[in-house]
Amino acid sequence: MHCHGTESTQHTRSDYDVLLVGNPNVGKSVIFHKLTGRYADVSNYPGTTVDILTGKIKSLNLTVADLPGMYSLFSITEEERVAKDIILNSKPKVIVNVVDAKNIERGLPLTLQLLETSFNVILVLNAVDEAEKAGMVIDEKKLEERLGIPVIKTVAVKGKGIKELLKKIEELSKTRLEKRTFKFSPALEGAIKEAESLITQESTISKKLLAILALSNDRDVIEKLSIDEEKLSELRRKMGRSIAYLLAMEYQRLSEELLKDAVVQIEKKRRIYDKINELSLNPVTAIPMSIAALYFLYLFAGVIGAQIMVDAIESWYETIINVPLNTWLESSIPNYWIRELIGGEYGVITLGLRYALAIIFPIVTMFFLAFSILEDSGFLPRMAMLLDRLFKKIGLSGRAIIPMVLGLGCGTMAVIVTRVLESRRERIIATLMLAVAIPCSAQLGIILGIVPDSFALAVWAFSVFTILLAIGLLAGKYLPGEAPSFYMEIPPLRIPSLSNIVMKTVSRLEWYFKEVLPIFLLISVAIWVGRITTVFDLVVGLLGRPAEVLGLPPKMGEIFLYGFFRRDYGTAGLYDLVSGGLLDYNQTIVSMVVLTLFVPCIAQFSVIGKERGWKFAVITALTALTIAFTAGFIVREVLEVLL
Ligand SMILES: Nc1nc2c(ncn2[C@@H]2O[C@H](COP(=O)(O)OP(=O)(O)OP(=O)(O)O)[C@@H](O)[C@H]2O)c(=O)[nH]1
Ligand SMILES: [Mg+2]
Repeated sequence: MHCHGTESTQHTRSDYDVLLVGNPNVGKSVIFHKLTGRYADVSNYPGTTVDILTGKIKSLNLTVADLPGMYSLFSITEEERVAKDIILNSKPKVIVNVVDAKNIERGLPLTLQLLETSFNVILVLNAVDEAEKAGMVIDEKKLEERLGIPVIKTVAVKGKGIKELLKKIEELSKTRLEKRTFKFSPALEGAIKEAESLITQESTISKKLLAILALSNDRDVIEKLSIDEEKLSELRRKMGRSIAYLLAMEYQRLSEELLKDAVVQIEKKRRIYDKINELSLNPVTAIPMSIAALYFLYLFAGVIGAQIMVDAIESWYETIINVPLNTWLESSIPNYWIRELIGGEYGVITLGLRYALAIIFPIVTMFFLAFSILEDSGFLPRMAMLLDRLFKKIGLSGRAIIPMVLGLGCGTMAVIVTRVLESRRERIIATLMLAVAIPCSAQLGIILGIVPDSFALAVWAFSVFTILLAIGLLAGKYLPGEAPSFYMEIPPLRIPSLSNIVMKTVSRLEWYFKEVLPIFLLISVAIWVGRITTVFDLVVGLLGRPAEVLGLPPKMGEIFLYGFFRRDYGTAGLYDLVSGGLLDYNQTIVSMVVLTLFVPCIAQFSVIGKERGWKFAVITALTALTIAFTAGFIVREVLEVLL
C-alpha cells in the first residue's frame, strides 16, 4: 500500500520488462526493493500492495513492476484484477513468480497459470529460512526439471539468492524459454478446447488460458474478444460442475505430482513459536492481546506523541520562532497585511508551519512507528479473525480491520486500502465508516492530549463508537448485496525487523510531508486571502451559527472551517482553543465529538471521489456534517442534564 493513488492508475498500456507476481504476503515487495533499490511498503499481512509500483534494475536496464498479491488469474478482489490486467496486457520479458517456500503447494496453481501465458517464468521460493525452521527440505533441482523453468531459493530479507535471481533475469530477458504443458483431465481439456474454438482473435496470450478465463466468466476477456456468450453458457452447462471447482481439483492433482519427493517434511517442533501462535489464535488470550495492542498504539500516539512530545516541541516553537519572529515583524515591516501573512495569529509560519511541525508531526511519527511494529508482527490478521463475527453484523468481514486500524493513522490512506475488500458493498460501508467516525492519528492524538479527564474521554468514545456502530448496522442492513465471506490467510508471527520499521515510518512521513506540509502552508495563505477579502469572516460566521446552537464560542466556526481543509488542522486549532482556556468542560467534550465526526478533509474527500464516485463523496460529506452537528447537540443536552 502506498499512501496515494497517484502512483499508477493508468497502467494498462505500459510495458514492463519484469513482473513480480505471487500470492499475497510472500515477499514480493522486499524482492522488488532488493532488485530496484526503491522502497515499496512491506508488511506482514496479505494486501499490503494494492497498486502497481514500478522501478528499474539499473544494471540491466529493465523496468520492474511490483504487483498486488493474487491467488489466481481468475480474479476475485479488485487488486487481483489490477494484477491480472497487467499480466495479460503488458508483454513482460520475464515473470518472477514469488512463492512462499513453506506454502509451496498453495502457490503452485498460480505458477501453472502463469506458465500458460507463454511468457518466461522464474519460480522464486522465498523465505526458505522459515521453511527450513519448520522442517521442510526442498529439492529445487527436481522442481526445475519437472516445471521446465528456473527455480531459485531466496531469503529476501537477508538478500540471499538475489544475485542468482538477477543473473537468471538477465539470461531470460534475452531468450524465450520452451514451454512445458500440463494437461488437465480429458473432460476438462475437452471443454477448454471447445471454448478455444470460440476465440477468433489473435493474441500474445495462449488461447488455452483465454479459454479458461472466458469459461470462468471473466468479463474483461469475454468483452475484449467478443466471445459468443450463449455458446459459452451452453459449454458451462455441459461441464456439469463449475470450472472453478474442476480447476481447483486439477491444480491440486498436478501440484501433488510436481511436489512428490521434491518436498520432504521432517518432524520438527518449534515449541515457543507454536505456543505463542496458539495463544494468538485462541479468543480467550487473543482478546486481551488485541486490547493490549490498541493500548500500545494509544501509548505511542496519544501519550508519548500528543502529550509529551507536542508539549515540548510546541513551547519550544513558541519561544524560539513565534515570539522573536513577531517582534521582528513589528519593528521592521510596516504593512499590517504583510506582517499577518507571515506572523501574527494566522501566519504561514506562526500557524501553518507550527501546526504541521509542532503539533501534527510528533503525533503521526509516533503512530506510524507503533503501527509499523504491529504490521510487521503479523498480529493484525489475527485481530481480523477475532473480529470477523462482530464485523459480519455490520456488513463487513474481518478483513476490514486493516483499513479500519490504518484509518486511525490516516483516513486518506485507509480509503485506498479498502480495495482489499471483496465487494463494492463492503468497500462502501468501510469508506462511510472511515469518512465519518474514525478519527485519524493526528485527531486522535490531539483529542487524547486535550481531553480533561477520563469521564470526558468515556463520553467521547461512547458517542463516536455508537455512531460508528449505527452507520455500520444501518448500511449493513439497507445496502443491497450479499454478506461478505471471510477468507484471509493468517501469516506467521514474526519479530518485526528494525530496518523495515524505520524504512516504513520514514517513507510514510515522507509522504506526509510532501502531501501535508504544503497544504498546511496553503491553508494559511487561503485564510489570509479570506481575511483580506472578508470571505473568511463570512464563512466562519456561517459555521458559527451551528456552533452557537451547540453552545460553543463563535471561534469554533473557524475551527470547523479548518477541519474541512484537513481534519488534523481542525483539531490542532481545537488544541489551541483548549490550551488558551477558551472552552469549558462541556464545550470541550462537545467540540471533540463534533470535530471527530465532521466532514472528511479535502484529501480524503478527493480520494473517496476517485475511488467510489463523486456523488457518493458529496453524499458522504453531507451525511457526516449532519451527523456531526446532531450528535454534538445530543451530547450537549445529555451533559446539561447530567452535570
Ligand atoms: N523470514 C522471512 N521473512 C520474509 C522474507 N521475505 C519477506 N519476508 C517478510 O514477509 C512479509 C511480507 O513481505 P512483503 O514484501 O510485504 O510481501 P508482498 O508479497 O509484497 O505482500 P503483498 O503486497 O501483501 O502481496 C514481511 O513481513 C517481510 O518482512 C524472507 O525471506 N524471510
Ligand atoms: Mg507487496
